[in-house]
Amino acid sequence: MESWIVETKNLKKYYRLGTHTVKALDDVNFAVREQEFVAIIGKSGSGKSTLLHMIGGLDTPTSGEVYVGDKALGKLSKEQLAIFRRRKVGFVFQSYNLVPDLNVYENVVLPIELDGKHIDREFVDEILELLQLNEKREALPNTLSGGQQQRVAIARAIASKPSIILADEPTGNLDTATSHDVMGLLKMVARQFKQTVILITHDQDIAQMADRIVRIEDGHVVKAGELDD
Ligand SMILES: Nc1ncnc2c1ncn2[C@@H]1O[C@H](COP(=O)(O)OP(=O)(O)OP(=O)(O)O)[C@@H](O)[C@H]1O
Repeated sequence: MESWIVETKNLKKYYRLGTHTVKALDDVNFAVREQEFVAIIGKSGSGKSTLLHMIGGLDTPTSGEVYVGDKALGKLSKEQLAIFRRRKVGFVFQSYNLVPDLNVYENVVLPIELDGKHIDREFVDEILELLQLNEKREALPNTLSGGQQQRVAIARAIASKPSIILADEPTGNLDTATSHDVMGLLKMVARQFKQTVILITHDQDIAQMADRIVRIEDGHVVKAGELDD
């Protein structure tokens, strides 16, 4: 039997704009295997971010369900959903979202501290080493390059040992060479720590680095790689 870590069932997200309805997601059935690295591609406005937000429990569907591991997200209370987001999911965004007054190490451990959890220093050191940030532990974000800042954001996402990394255009602000470096490192650390990655990109070259490419058009999954049927 397949072991899915993420599965969406008849997922719909509709927005009402006056008399008009925007079908951001329209009956999406999509599944990701444990430890898979999936790229979601599609034009601007096709529904990529909406899908990622649903999977990460950042937004709720109009109808349908998202399953992550053994959890149906729609069945969780607000508090349970907040815990799910903190412990099971690592988010990486295009805009890094680092705290400017905190150095690299402090940024990386901040979510663990906010969660009141013990910091596994050895693990954090290992991540910083793998992401080639060891020499920058004391540096403030504004002294780092874009690629370095995004590696800090990846380190932060991984540090709380989530099972899934959700990345929304993580290389959107980076040049081509840096994008490839960052993607290579993300792939390597995800594999090392047995994490599943779902990544949005508009860049075909970046998408090619994934195990599987899923294409979204107008709220529909039109190509789900080998899972297409
Ligand atoms: N809060 C909202 N209210 C109304 N419409 C929305 C809202 N959020 C998204 N939409 C609409 O839903 C559709 C899908 O948006 P979404 O952000 O998921 O697309 P996307 O593929 O991620 O686009 P991009 O590549 O530009 O980020 C778009 O038509 C968008 O305008």
